Amino acid sequence: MFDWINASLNRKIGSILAVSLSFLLVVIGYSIYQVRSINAELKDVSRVDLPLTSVITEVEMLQLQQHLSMEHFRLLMGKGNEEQDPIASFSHRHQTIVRLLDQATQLVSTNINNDTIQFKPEEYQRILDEIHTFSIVNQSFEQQLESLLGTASLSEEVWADLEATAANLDKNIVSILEQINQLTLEATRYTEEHQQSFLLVETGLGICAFILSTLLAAYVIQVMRSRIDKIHQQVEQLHTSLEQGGPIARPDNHNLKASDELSELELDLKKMIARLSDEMNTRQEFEQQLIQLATKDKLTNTYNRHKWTEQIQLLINFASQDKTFSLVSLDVDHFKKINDTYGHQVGDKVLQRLADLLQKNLKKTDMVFRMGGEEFMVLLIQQDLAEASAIAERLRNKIASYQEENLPTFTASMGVTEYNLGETEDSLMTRVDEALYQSKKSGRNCITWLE
Ligand SMILES: Nc1nc2c(ncn2[C@@H]2O[C@H](COP(=O)(O)OP(=O)(O)OP(=O)(O)O)[C@@H](O)[C@H]2O)c(=O)[nH]1
Repeated sequence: MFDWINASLNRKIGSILAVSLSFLLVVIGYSIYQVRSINAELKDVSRVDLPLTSVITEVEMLQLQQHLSMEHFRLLMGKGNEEQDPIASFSHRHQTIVRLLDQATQLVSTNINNDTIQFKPEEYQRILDEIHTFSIVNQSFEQQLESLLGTASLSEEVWADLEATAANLDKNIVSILEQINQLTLEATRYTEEHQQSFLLVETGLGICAFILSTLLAAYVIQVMRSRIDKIHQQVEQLHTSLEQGGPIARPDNHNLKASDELSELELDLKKMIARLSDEMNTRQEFEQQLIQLATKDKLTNTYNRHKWTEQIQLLINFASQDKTFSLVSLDVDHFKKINDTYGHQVGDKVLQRLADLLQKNLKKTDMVFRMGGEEFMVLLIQQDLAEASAIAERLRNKIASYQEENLPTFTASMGVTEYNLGETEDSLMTRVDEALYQSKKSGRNCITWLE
């Protein structure tokens, strides 16, 4: 079953056709068999029952004629016999009855011997036996009649005996006829029922074939649709990712085997998405590196002056009563002395530690910029002057108390101010520079805020 699910489209359609055709062949075979069997049953009726009925009816008619002749003969006996030759006439009818009975016997026994009677052959055998018995009794009756007809006068008793025997024979032939009729009726009814059940089975098989084919076709369509939907979703995802410029998830195509045309298409698509994903990732990494280079300071990993220019302009443009910000301008005290005393490399390390301290002690939304040399600027988003001053004081303390082996302690002076709505970048920068200058003037390692 699983093999079939993964098989190619051609194989799937081929197997559905094979199943439908096999089913059709079974239905045709079954129909042929049933039609032949119904045909044989109908032939039974036409080949045996109808001729037999006609022969026996003829015998019955002759019996009746025989009976009437007897009555006639009896009435006219001794009063001038009008019948030319009663013995010849009786004998002729007798011969005809014998011939007809032989014919009936021949008809039934031939069909029994040829095994051509489909419906209850044992019943026909019984009828054959009865015809045979009737024939023997009739034979002896005819012989008796023939011998008596030569006699001039017959007693009433003899006539009564003869009539009783004749009546008995009549009864027998009527019974045979009834049995044949009964058998014919049963055979016809059986054939009718057979026809009906055949039609019922045919209809059932037809419905089953239809349902089976429909279900199979619906199943294949459903499987195809869901797989096409999956491919469609992947294309949609790819499209969205490309439109948004976001990363493209690398599809997992390890378990996918190209077993049919659709899985081939899916595999190709996944390979293409994987390639695109790799290329996008490389591109994004490259872009990240470019952004890093363009916006970050290599030594301290803080934002550079270029980013500052961009960011301050953005904040000023979008500033409102609710969206204010503050600045902290920071300068390492006597940095030249550190460089001169411990060397340039230690100076660099001091700058790195200072940047780390700032970034670790600020919120993610706050931004640290290296403006050049040992000068830094901190952008405090959504902080007013009081809050910014408190933060600056906290930072100053952290810097002043920082200790590390093989690194001199260092301090920083800071100027703090808040952006006033409507003012230019220049006026803001002048104020924060002024605040820093005052801190330096006040003996360093301190903060000054200006409104
Ligand atoms: N190690 C190192 N030193 C730098 C770097 N950039 C600038 N400097 C040095 O930083 C020093 C700045 O010195 P000054 O402008 O005199 O300031 P200061 O010595 O800190 O004095 P005050 O600011 O008045 O306390 C100079 O000696 C520069 O050479 C750098 O990237 N690395």
